[in-house]
Amino acid sequence: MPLHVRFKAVSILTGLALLVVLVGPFVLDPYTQSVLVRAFLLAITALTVDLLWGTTGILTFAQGAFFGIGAYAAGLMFTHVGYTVGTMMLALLAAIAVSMLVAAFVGWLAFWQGATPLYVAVVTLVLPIVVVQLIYSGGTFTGSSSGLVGFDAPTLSMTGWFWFTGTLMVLLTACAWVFIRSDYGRKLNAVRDNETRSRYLGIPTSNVKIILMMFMAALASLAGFIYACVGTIVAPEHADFVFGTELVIYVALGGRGTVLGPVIGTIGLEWASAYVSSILPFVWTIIIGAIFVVVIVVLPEGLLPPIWRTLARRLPARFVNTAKSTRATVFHPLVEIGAKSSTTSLTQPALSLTGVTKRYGHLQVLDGIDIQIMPGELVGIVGPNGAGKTTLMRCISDGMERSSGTIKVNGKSIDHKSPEGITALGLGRSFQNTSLFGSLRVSECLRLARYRHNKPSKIDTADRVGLPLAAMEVLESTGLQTQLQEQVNNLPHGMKRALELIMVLSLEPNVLLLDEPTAGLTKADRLMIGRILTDLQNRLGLAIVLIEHDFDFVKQVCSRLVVLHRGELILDGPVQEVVNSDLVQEIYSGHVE
Ligand SMILES: Nc1ncnc2c1ncn2[C@@H]1O[C@H](COP(=O)(O)OP(=O)(O)OP(=O)(O)O)[C@@H](O)[C@H]1O
Repeated sequence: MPLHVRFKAVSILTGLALLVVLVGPFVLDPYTQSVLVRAFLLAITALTVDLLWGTTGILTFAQGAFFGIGAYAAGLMFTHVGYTVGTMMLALLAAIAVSMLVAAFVGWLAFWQGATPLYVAVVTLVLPIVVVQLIYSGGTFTGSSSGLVGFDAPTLSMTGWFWFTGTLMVLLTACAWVFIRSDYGRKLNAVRDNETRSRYLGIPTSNVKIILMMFMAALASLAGFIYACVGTIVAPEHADFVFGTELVIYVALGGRGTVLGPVIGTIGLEWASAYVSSILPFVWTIIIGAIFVVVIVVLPEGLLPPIWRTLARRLPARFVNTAKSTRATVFHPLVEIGAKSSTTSLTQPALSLTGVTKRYGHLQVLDGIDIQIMPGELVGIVGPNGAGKTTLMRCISDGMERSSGTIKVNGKSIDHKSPEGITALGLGRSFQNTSLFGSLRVSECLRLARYRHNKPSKIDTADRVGLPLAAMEVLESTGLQTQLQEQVNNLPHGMKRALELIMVLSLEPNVLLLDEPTAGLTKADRLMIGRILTDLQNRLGLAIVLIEHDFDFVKQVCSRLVVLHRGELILDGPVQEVVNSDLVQEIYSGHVE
């Protein structure tokens, strides 16, 4: 299979970087080599912070602690058991296993559903404090505050370590560069940009973050292990939160989410620090702090992105285009599977609500709602502002939302399932306020929407993706087809709403919940959406629930209307009957108590 242009670019850059590592020892003195060996290992650790924070949005101070766990695994084994190849392998395995287990526990604590990013940062800040306290209380076993020194370790000249650590760093950086540009990398960006939408696309975001945290912990631990082997010294500072914070600063200065920025930034700052900190021991820390504050205020993206943009203006266009190139994805129509052609029973309700209530403290927002919706029904939920319509949507799509009552999707109870669990039952939902991934391109959003059907590659992007006919139709008729490379943030409001609808349709749901899908759309677009919805209802037998304030649209597309008022279901029947009822007229004119 021919290599994609991106792989060619990364191969050339990796080859050049490896050449620099190879010739380094011939032009650098031993002291500089030893400074750079440390810098390479810290750059690997900074890379893990970048993948967690820059790519996935998990601000973590724990990577220093995992580095420390790796370093202490080597120090403890070689001090108390001695060094052989066997003990080294055992210590390395223990370092990686312990780090991954601790990361899984920290992730489990940090990523329970609903946890805020601040809570996550605090949890990761606690880990280094606990690890350092354990080291202090370990007495002669851990060396307490003095650490462990002078143990036997693999013998390699400084030049050997330079080649080994430099090669490892270059290869890991290249892998990370390819990884964050793959479809899996886009999935991590999606979790960073909009976790809620990701979950409603069926992505188990907590698991994704915990697994990433475990692998990043293993890498940081490996770097710490090698660090202890090189210097034959380990100390509490190699695990503390100051070190963890320094790594976050290096990543912020270099340019988070760029991979190269944090690596180059860490090497540069470590190198400068080795020379300047001995001349200006305390002032240097202040200088780093001041640079950090200035960069955060003036260049919030970090140093690499503006430097790259300046360079890009001077470099040949061909080179810049190659570096920026993304493979265009071809979207093609799929044969659709709807309720009419699947095994889903047409005689049992697609969506069934029995006695659903929702309370916020003493405020009763939904009160004993009973609704049965059959396959092929298009039901409008109407009611004045604050009637409880959106709350009802939330209760149907998230098992943790309702206070009591039973909800079944395609005959299966949602119990206390997460949104991703309910998506797997066949439910798709759009939001009142458009919910998308601002930093991604349209084509990337569409590939993500097929997450449940096409598992994302960790090294490449899909070049052909099938979309259901209805999704293709909206894509083509809104003109989004011609804007596949556009960043979502740059799309006009109507296009964003259309994109969200396409993403929900791409899930191939049997039950579709749409919260004001035509808000802000032109009349032509509203007509088109109406036509597509009635088509999905009639041709594929989808059960569609629609919240709408636009009565003309409701009359045009719905087969049945449900009226909510102050959390109670007060009318449920054919559209004309409900629209013409005196009660509805009175509710909307505000004359009903
Ligand atoms: N998180 C919350 N905490 C407390 N009260 C809430 C919360 N969310 C909604 N409510 C209240 O629940 C009631 C129903 O709100 P909801 O958003 O479901 O109404 P709605 O019918 O969708 O209104 P609109 O048409 O304006 O969107 C309102 O009184 C609202 O203030």
